[in-house]
Order: sequence, then structure tokens, then C-alpha cells
Amino acid sequence: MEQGRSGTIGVVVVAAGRGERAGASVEGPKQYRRIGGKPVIWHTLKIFLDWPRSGPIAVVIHPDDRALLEAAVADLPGREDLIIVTGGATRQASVLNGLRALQEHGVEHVMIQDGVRPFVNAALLERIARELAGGKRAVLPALPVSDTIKRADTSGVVAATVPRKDLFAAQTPQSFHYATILAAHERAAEAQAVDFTDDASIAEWAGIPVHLVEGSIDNVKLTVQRDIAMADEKLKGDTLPDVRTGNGYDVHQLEAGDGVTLCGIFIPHDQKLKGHSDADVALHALTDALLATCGAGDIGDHFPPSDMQWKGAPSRIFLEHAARIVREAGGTIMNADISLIAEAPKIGPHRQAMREKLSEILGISLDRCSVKATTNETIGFVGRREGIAAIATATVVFRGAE
Ligand SMILES: Nc1ccn([C@@H]2O[C@H](COP(=O)(O)OP(=O)(O)OP(=O)(O)O)[C@@H](O)[C@H]2O)c(=O)n1
Ligand SMILES: C[C@](O)(CO)[C@H](O)COP(=O)(O)O
Repeated sequence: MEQGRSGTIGVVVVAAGRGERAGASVEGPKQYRRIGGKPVIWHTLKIFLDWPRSGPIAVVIHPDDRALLEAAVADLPGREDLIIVTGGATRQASVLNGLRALQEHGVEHVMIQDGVRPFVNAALLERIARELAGGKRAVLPALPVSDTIKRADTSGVVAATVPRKDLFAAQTPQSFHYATILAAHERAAEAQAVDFTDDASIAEWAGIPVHLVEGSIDNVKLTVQRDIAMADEKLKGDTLPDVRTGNGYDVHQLEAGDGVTLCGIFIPHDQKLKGHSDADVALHALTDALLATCGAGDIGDHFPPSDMQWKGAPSRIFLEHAARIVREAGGTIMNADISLIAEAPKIGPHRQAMREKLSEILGISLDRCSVKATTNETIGFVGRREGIAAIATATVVFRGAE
């Protein structure tokens, strides 16, 4: 065996199982099922191929799956460097074959990864690598169990509640000093000690201290059909359009005057709206709705009433500002909808002009601009003609989900 090159981390990805618990599929065993449009094994291998510290990578497959693997990785950069190995009847046997395949590659450490954990991530690999570099011979990513754990007898009756304080759920990549874990695996095989479900158990059996590092909550093993469906949904979700809705509400008092400005349209009336600017409640509500779609605060944050420059200002300035913020954040305004709540003046005759004004200010088509109005049936402050209220909703689509 070649001497391990200091710091080189080999990888064994085991993918020779039959996936019986997940059930049959035309795509083959679960490691070849597509999630987010790519086979599970493609995702897993990509993480290791992209991770700059990966040394040689052995992929352990079932003898019947050669064509499936080749098709699965056909478009994966770096696939030509993968070392393809045939697996055994158990996970343990498959890992041993993978470890043996790295013998001539001079690795100092090895990460042993389930092919069916496609959400392993570089941050987790870095955490593990730090421990290996610090001299740990066996490192196990794991998370504390969060469910209460019961032990049951064979009739399905609970025999005991197991204190969970010291319990952890083991993940992969379980990572080791290469020569140490290879020797332990070889000894376990010779001793026909064969019921180990993971490599840390073999290290424990061989008396090697296994050190925990914090696993990753995303790093789930796809075991049953539902796991695969959920993984697919998760990845598809990442590419869904990022549609956001914001709402806004505003009220201004009425006082004696000669008219009100609503949605940028002046309507002659025997009252006017009180306010620092032109007091266009409708445009103020819509400004808030737009700002809300990108978490940009509210109108008061951008145009403080204490700032004299906004005295008597036309409110279209505020709306144009909010629309600019939305666009700069990557948003496209899809729809703006305003409901006015006013006893008087009548809004109906001005609705079309208001919609056209919104369309002009926002730069979107008329059919995406809606203005509605209702009275307050003579009750409350609106009913007593003491004020006018407006409610607005804006829908914005952003480029790509976060
Ligand atoms: N003989 C085996 C058995 C399992 N594995 C691999 O070990 C990982 C974890 O095993 P598991 O989830 O149990 O996969 P399967 O054995 O395929 O599933 P099942 O037990 O439902 O058949 C998987 O990537 C699987 O392909 C392997 O390489 N060789
Ligand atoms: C290695 C493992 O993924 C750690 O949780 C697990 O032990 C594999 O068990 P399985 O029975 O092969 O699913």
C-alpha cells in the first residue's frame, strides 16, 4: 500500500444497495431516482467533486448498475476521475471494497458517504476535515435525537422510555484515518462480524474512539419513497418563481376644502384631506404595499413627515420611489390593487382615470391596475365623513428564490 499523502482525503461513496424500502421504480434503485431533475447519486457526487479538498473518489455500485451510473453522471464535470468499484451483499461489504480500491492512491484520511444522502454540504465536510487535521482518527457527524425514544417488546407494548439526553442520530460521511479504518474493516470481515450498519460501529468494535461533530439537519438519508418525493419537492421549490405579496393601509382626516387627490387624480369636493403631502391615502397605501414585497420598511422610513421637503408633495413621488426600490431588488410588479373606503366623493366616475394614473406611474399595463371603492354605510369615522381610508395589495415576482 502506498504511504498516505499528508492531508489527502479520499472518499468512498457507497451506492450498491437495492433500495428495497423505497420500492421499485423504472429509474432503478433509489440512488438513480431523479430529484430536482437529476439522479440522487449525481447530487451526492457533485458535492464531493466540487469540494476542493476531495482526493480520489471511489463509487461503489451494484454489478448490474454500471449503465445506470454512467448515464447518471454523464454530464457531471470530473466524472472521468471517479474510481468505479463493485459492491457486496451488505453496506459493510461495499464499504470494504471501496476502501480497498483507494489502497494505491496514497490517502491519509477517508470520508465514507451514503450515495443516498444528496444534501450533504461543504460546510459539514469542512467541520469534519478540521477534526481529522487535528488528529482525530474517527469522526462521526451526528445530531441529537429530538423525538422521545421508546423501547417496545415484541407485542408492540412499550417496555421503557430511553433517556435521550445522550442519544445522537448518526449521519455520513463518517470519516477516519484511512489505514486505521481499513484495518478495522478487514478485521471485522475476517472475524465474520457482519451486523454493523455503519462504519463508526466498526471503529467502536475495534476500540477506536469515535468523536462526534455536529451533523447537518439537511443531510437526510433517502430511505423510503416519501423521502424521495420530499427531496424532489425541496429541489423543485428552489427553482420556483419568487412571488411576494405586500399590503398597505392608510387613513387621512377630512376637513373643509375644495377637493381631494386620490390615486393621483384631483376630484372637486367640499372637503380636502389633511396631511403633510397631498395626503393621497390611496398612493400612500400602495407605496407601503410595494415596499413590503422586499422588506424595505414603510413610507415613513423613506419620507419622514418631519422632513419639510415633502410638505405638499405629490404622492406619486413616493410611489415612484417604492417602485424603483422593488425593481432594484430584482422585482417585477405584476399587480396593484387599491380599495378606497370613502363616504364621498363618489369614486366610480374617476376609477378609469385612477387606473390609468397607476399604470403610468408604475409602468405596468392597465389590466394589472385595479381601483375599487366602497362607502362605510354611514358608520364610523369614514361614515361620518371625518376621513378616507385605503387598503392596497401589490404582487411582485422576484428573480430566483433566495
Ligand atoms: N449492499 C449494499 C447495501 C447498501 N449500500 C449503500 O449504503 C447506503 C445506505 O444504505 P440504505 O439506505 O440501507 O440503502 P439500501 O440498502 O439500498 O436500502 P434498503 O435497505 O431499503 O434496501 C446506500 O447508499 C446504499 O446504496 C451499498 O453500497 N451496498
Ligand atoms: C450509515 C447510516 O446512514 C448512518 O445513519 C446508516 O447506519 C445506514 O443504515 P441502513 O440500514 O443501511 O439504512
